[in-house]
Amino acid sequence: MNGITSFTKGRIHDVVLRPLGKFLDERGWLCELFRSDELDQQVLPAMAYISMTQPGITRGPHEHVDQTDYFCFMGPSNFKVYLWDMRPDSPSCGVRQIIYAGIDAPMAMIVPPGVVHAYRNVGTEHGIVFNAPNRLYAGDGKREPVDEVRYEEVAGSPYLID
Ligand SMILES: Cc1cn([C@H]2C[C@H](O)[C@@H](COP(=O)(O)OP(=O)(O)O[C@H]3O[C@@H](C)C(=O)[C@@H](O)[C@H]3O)O2)c(=O)[nH]c1=O
Repeated sequence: MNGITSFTKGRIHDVVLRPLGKFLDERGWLCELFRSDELDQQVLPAMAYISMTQPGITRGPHEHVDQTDYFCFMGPSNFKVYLWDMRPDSPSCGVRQIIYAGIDAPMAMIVPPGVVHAYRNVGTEHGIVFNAPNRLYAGDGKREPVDEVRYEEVAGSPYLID
C-alpha cells in the first residue's frame, strides 16, 4: 500500500467493461463469454473457473502482481464490484470505481494487475461468477506461489466494503 487512505470516484485506467448479450429463445438463453478474436493477446485466458458466492457475502479485496482477471457476471443474482487503483504510475491512481453487474446487467470485466478488486453478492440468490485469468492459478502443475495479495484480514486496509 502506498499511503493513500481515501479515494475519489471515477473510472480506472485499463479496466475494460464489456456488456454481455444474451441470445434468448424458447429454451432459455446462451451468452458468449470471450472470443480470442476480440481480446488482446496479453489478456487471453490461460484457464477458467466459476465460483458461487452466497447472498450478502464478499470475495476480496485482492490484487494480482502479474495476472489479469476476466470476470463475467451474468447471473443469477447481482454483484456490487469494487475496484481501487493504487498503481503509482497510473493516470487514475487514487480512484475507486463501483460497478453493479449480474443478472440485471450482464457484464464482462477485465481487471489488470495492480488494481485491487472485490465483489459482494447484493442479490438474494446464489451468485455465480466466471473468471478466465491469463495466468494459471499457482503456475504450471500448481507448483508455484499463488499470484495474489489478499487484504481481507489486513488491519487498517483502505479497501473498505460498504
Ligand atoms: C482462484 C482459484 C482457487 N482455487 C482453490 C484455492 C482454494 O482452495 C479455493 C478457494 O480459492 P480462494 O479462496 O483463493 O477464492 P477467492 O477468495 O474467491 O479468490 C478469488 O477472489 C476474487 C475476488 C478474485 O479476484 C480472484 O482472482 C480470486 O482471487 O479454490 C483453485 O484451485 N484454483 C483457482 O484458480
